[in-house]
Amino acid sequence: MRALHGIATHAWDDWTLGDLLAAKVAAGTTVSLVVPARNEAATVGDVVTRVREALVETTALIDELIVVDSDSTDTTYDVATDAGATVHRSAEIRPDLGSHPGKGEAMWKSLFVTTGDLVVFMDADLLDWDTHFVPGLLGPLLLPSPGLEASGPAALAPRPAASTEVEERAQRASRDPVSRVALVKGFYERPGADGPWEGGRVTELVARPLIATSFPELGGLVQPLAGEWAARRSLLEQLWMPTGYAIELAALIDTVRLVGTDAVAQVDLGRRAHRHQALRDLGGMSTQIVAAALARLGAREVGAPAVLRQHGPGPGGMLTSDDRDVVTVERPPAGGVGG
Ligand SMILES: O=c1ccn([C@@H]2O[C@H](COP(=O)(O)OP(=O)(O)O[C@H]3O[C@H](CO)[C@@H](O)[C@H](O)[C@H]3O)[C@@H](O)[C@H]2O)c(=O)[nH]1
Ligand SMILES: O=C(O)[C@H](O)COP(=O)(O)O
Repeated sequence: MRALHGIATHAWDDWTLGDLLAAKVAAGTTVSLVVPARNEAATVGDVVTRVREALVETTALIDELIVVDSDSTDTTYDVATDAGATVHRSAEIRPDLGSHPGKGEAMWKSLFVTTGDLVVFMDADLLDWDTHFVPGLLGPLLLPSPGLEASGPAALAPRPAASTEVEERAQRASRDPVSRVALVKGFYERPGADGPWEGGRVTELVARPLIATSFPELGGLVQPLAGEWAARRSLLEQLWMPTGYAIELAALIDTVRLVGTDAVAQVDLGRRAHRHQALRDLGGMSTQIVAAALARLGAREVGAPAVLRQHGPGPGGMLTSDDRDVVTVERPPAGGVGG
């Protein structure tokens, strides 16, 4: 473990799968994996199948494998079901609470159909990835940071599972306020059109400038918008959740405000590639992220209407303008929602 500008930073192989399993069993911790998916029939089957085989059947690291179908109009629901996930339609979870479009909505709704003490989120559009993402993200939540151990990182070399030492560390991880990391972000090399680290247009052009100007305590996070992250349920149930794409940045800002920077860790997961959205669609994502940041700075009302006006060539080469209504609604902490 090292601190990168104040953020505890690990590599996915700082822990062995055996140690993580032993820690999970020793502390009686349960884990839910949640995959929000909108029109991901092409990739969600692969994501679910590989995770199920490696982390539900071969090793029992994951107790619940859930896909939340976010208003898909393709066969995402059937593909994910056939691959072995428990699939819920976002709009059908707690219908009494209504339904909004968006990834954050699917993630908020997932809290009502999962029970794990730890919740891992993973995108459904992954193209280049591996199942080590999940144990990597769970490491800092299941075991105290190696950097906080008197004996240092060498103590994490492979050893027989369920040793007394692992058991003690697992129990300490779930109690000890010093090592009680509550939210873990993944980071990775993100390929883009121009090279191995050139992906992440919204990250570089929106999230990082917001962090630089207004939330510098998050500056050590390598991929603040990563869709691969994990958190304690006890934290997630206290967070306001934007229904769209701002959920990642909002969760980071609010976690640091609620429990401090020490509660946030990040893990190097290697390399990850995903399906890229069109530039103008990323404008909608960016508007949601800016709106959530402004709300947290007290400069914008949550849910206030936002119209994104974009311009481009229309029929016959004439300039046309296109208005998008961008949803900036946020859901209240799930823990305070009765029923
Ligand atoms: O209305 C939606 C839109 C997307 N998704 C799913 O959310 C995941 C990520 O969506 P995607 O459109 O691929 O987002 P990216 O362009 O990859 O955006 C990145 O940046 C976003 C903003 O922080 C994060 O929310 C994403 O997880 C992160 O991958 C995928 O599984 C989608 O199917 C939904 O469930 N509902
Ligand atoms: O995280 C981001 O910045 C967005 O998902 C865009 O990523 P891309 O530029 O690699 O498509």
